[in-house]
Amino acid sequence: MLAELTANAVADAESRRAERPLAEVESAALARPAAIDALAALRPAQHVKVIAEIKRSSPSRGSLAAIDDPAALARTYELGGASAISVLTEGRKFGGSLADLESVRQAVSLPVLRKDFIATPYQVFEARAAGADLVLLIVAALDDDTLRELYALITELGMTALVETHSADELDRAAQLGARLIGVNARDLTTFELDRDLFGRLADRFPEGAIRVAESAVLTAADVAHYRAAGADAVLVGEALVTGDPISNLSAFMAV
Ligand SMILES: O=C(O)c1ccccc1NCC(=O)[C@H](O)[C@H](O)COP(=O)(O)O
Repeated sequence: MLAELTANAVADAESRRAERPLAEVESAALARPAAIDALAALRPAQHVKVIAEIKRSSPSRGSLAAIDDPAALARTYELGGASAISVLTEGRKFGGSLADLESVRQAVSLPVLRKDFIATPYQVFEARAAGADLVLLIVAALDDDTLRELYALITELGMTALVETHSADELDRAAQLGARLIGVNARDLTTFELDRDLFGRLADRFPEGAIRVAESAVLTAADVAHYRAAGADAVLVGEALVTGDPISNLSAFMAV
């Protein structure tokens, strides 16, 4: 499934590239004002930081929420105390787009993550051109050379990579990159099974000083407490926020 999602995302980017060549997207990326410092926004604090996601649908859960106005939802997340906004820009399975990211960028002053299946420099330039401050890199989807190349480009463009892992081996690869923001995703991207204990099993393996993000499977404050007790500095939450009351959920999550 991950290979298919990534191949589709790359194919869709190639279609966009036929309309908007690399040189044009690169100039638009370089012309943007400086990216917001996501590492500062997500710095470990007394309370757990929340990266709040704009998520309409997903392969594992189908349709979740209509979200006609992603900018309005992002403003609600900001009001509720989120530290960053994640925008799923994949169109086929998640119903997202770069237009969503652009509208969210204009609506909030928080750092904005492009959450997608990124495997080419073109997609990274697109992210910056649309106003992203963070870009997701899924270690399992990338060989070492591509991972290094994309990580370096994200950094050169002044953005922060959220490097997503699912195993000790992938965490070691993230550490070798020098990644400062590392996630462990509880969702197996092939079987979609959720394992809230995976983060805890890998917590000792994070490199010193990296910000530790627990991704997926937060439905209640107890789930946040579980991740917090295992050492998470931040949680990335989609479903619970788009299907429930975002303000009261954010407040409950940050009270942990
Ligand atoms: O959510 C899915 O079904 C999914 C399937 C395959 C690849 C990625 C997928 N989701 C992306 C995410 O990582 C989550 O949207 C994010 O961590 C939030 O998860 P949740 O709070 O459980 O909605």
